[in-house]
Amino acid sequence: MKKLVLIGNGMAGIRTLEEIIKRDPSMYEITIFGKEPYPNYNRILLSKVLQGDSSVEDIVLNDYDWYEKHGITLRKGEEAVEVDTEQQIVYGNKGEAVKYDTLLFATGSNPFMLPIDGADKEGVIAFRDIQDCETMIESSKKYKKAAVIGGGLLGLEAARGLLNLDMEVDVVHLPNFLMERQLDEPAAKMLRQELESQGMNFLMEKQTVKLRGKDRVTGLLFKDGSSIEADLVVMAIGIRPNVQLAKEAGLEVDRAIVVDDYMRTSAPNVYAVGECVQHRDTVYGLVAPLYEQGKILAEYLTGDKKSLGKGYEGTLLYTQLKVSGVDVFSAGEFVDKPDTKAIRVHDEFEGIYKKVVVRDNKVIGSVLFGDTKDSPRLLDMMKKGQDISEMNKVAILPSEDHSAGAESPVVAMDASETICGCNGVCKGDVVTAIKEKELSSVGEVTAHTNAGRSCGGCKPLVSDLLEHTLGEAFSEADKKQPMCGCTDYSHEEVLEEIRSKKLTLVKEVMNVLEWKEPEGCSGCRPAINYYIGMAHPTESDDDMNSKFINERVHANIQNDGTFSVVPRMYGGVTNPEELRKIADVADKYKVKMVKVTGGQRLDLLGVNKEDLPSIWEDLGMPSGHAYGKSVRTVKTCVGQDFCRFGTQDSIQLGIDIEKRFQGLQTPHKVKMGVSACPRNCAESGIKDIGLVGLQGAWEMYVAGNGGIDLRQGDLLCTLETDEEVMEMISAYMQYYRETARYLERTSHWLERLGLEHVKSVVVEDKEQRAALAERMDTAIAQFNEPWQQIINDGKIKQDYFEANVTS
Ligand SMILES: Cc1cc2nc3c(=O)[nH]c(=O)nc-3n(C[C@H](O)[C@H](O)[C@H](O)COP(=O)(O)OP(=O)(O)OC[C@H]3O[C@@H](n4cnc5c(N)ncnc54)[C@H](O)[C@@H]3O)c2cc1C
Ligand SMILES: NC(=O)c1ccc[n+]([C@@H]2O[C@H](COP(=O)([O-])OP(=O)(O)OC[C@H]3O[C@@H](n4cnc5c(N)ncnc54)[C@H](O)[C@@H]3O)[C@@H](O)[C@H]2O)c1
Ligand code: SF4
Ligand code: FES
Repeated sequence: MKKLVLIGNGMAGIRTLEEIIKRDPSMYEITIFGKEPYPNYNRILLSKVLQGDSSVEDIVLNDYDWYEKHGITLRKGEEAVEVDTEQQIVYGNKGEAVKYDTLLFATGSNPFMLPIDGADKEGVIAFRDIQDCETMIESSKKYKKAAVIGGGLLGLEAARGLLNLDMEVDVVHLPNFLMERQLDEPAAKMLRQELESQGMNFLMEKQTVKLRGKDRVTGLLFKDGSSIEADLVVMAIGIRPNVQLAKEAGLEVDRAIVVDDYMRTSAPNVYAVGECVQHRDTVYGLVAPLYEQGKILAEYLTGDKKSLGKGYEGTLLYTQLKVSGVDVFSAGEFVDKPDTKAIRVHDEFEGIYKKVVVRDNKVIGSVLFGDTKDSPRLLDMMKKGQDISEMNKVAILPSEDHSAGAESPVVAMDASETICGCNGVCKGDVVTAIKEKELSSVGEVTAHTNAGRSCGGCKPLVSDLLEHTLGEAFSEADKKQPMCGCTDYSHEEVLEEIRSKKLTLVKEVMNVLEWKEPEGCSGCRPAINYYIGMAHPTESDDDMNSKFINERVHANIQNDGTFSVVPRMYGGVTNPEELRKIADVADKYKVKMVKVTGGQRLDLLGVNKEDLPSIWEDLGMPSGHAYGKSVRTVKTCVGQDFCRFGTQDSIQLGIDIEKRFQGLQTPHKVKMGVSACPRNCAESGIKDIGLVGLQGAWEMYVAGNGGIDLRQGDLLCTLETDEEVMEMISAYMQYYRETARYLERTSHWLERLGLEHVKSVVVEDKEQRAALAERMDTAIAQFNEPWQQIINDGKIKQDYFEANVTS
């Protein structure tokens, strides 16, 4: 097999690999150098993560299972630092040398940072990756005043996110109106008014000359002598192609890496795609052209080189701003010139502005504000170079029916009109997929056509098109959310089928329910496996191949590809013998760090995958399940034995609870705490289940969460004895196991079902409580200590711990 090396684990590079694999899955043995410590994620949706509409987990485009499935070696967190184009070798910063037959540069861009005094201070960042996003979220917890330099697309999306994080936001812009690269002055004015009404403050025509502060930034000084305070500064003033490595390798580089129409660089067998590329003098900064480049390159690499198809010819760009409540569209040449004429509509009552620029009877550009429904049609006219001399000019911008129930513009669209600009998908493609593959939800359309997989701006149109194509069937189909793109069945329906048809194997479920993807995906396989185990605890086996990587290897993968090991310490209590064993193991395996976790356990970080079974053997302790969708830790306070406020035995109760429920498979992780008085030293108020001692009884709090979605637990009931506590936890947790969707935390589950409903089942109905607790007994009886099992099973050891996959 030929060897392909990709430098850059980002959006353009991975899409190119997807296109290659789609055409010929066995053509290449693939290695990826990815500087960032993550799998490939949707950079575009960082704006949505910052705005609180998505989580980092939600924006992963290709999870680790995808790399494994395609035999791809991901050198995660590793930077390619040298390329020898003669010997065809790429060198990584960790000393690795990888030979290639085909090399692909997809190194993207770097954010441009103003080279001014103070730019290196703490609190001065760009907005380009997950790390930047997390820094902003963290900063907003401590600081209140943010300044964003740059009133372009990125700056405004960052500013909206910071407002959502409760910060005061000043946007500092150099020109006299916003988004001057995409908008004309009237549209920019309307945009500014709208954003001001949302709480943004603008400082226009301001040139920042210095960032003030000692170690951390405290303010900005402008050229005109004025200044503002800020304890977080985000620079969003454009990007520069990341070309240093290509330059050093001797490739022809101008503003970016120069490529021809087949994405070939100046060196043999070396190709480039993405923001690092210059094609016919143009460098792009949006995904649509990058995905087109990837497709062309995949066709070239997998096709017949003697009869080359049409190469890449460039892309007509359009942009939309991802800020809720603001509809903006801009494409092509929108600035008036002596040889252009424009059609304009400006409705100040409705807050709508539309401008279409025409040259030689052809639409060459457009700006729309407040109503962007005409955008697909205008884009189509621009792409086709349609002659409009015969058209009534007013018909180019027809007045819209804004009433509720008005027909969607998708109905009048031609089949060739683009529905999803990011992924180049037209109406005809979507309609064909809906009909031929019997799709019934937006998620399924995305899975089959890519429409909606990037910025997500086209999803309303896709939804309208589904409704229009399916008619009556759509509303029925849309009521339920399919588990994933592999099936039309919802989580609840899959579970119901597993129960009623007594299905006990993942493959069987997929066969019986006629899965559209025979192998399923990383979304449905773990969910089905969980439902089977929960519904038929005594008649089914855990299918390890249907679990996430952490659960397969019983350890947590870290950003450098090593693993962390957390032995179980019941109730957070340990002793000198255990500590000695842990210290010996840490020395023997050169563990990089031993860390006390938030759940009162010891975490051994930086362990190689192949060392895991021997570490567990040397430790001789049970697994702490720190990696699993299962009961994790029970944190305890010192309680009556040592604390002068404690009157109850929180430690013993915590140990008993942890011993009873250890390793229990749950829809998502479950954390618990036991505090012996309301001072709550074990943080019982923010645990999935928290107990607080009060006047000899235990108050039981449920559905607390100390993570991103901070939530205080609700008081479920008060219990007199430890036996009552055990029964109530059993019933409550079993009800969660039976009714929650896979990957639904207790906090979301309780909000969906309602506290009163859950109380009525587990607290008020004695019979139901007893029946749930009994089913919990059966589930608990199936527990096998996983580390011990692996130590005793040579085959598992070989299959899961000696395989040559770094992801
Ligand atoms: C917040 C935000 C919002 C955006 N919104 C939109 C939008 O709405 N619509 C749109 O079309 N576009 C949007 N974009 C732009 C879009 O994300 C980019 O155009 C796209 O990600 C570029 O893809 P790429 O693969 O060229 O680069 P990237 O996605 O940046 O990937 C390059 C990768 O290569 C890695 N790398 C670089 N050098 C090396 C090396 N030597 N060794 C190993 N790895 C290396 C980098 O760490 C990076 O992970 C947005 C960008 C941001 C930051
Ligand atoms: N919705 C989207 O399509 C979207 C969203 C975010 C990012 N992006 C892409 O990400 C990339 C980066 O976005 P961007 O907004 O940083 O780049 P940009 O080049 O589009 O805009 C930068 C803005 O900063 C202003 N500016 C430059 N120097 C300044 C200074 N010293 N002080 C104040 N203002 C200054 C410029 O006038 C310009 O308006 C672009 O390729 C963009 O297309 C796209
Ligand atoms: S929760 Fe109360 S009893 Fe427990 S350690 Fe804290 S103060 Fe002491
Ligand atoms: S237009 Fe961006 S995902 Fe469809």
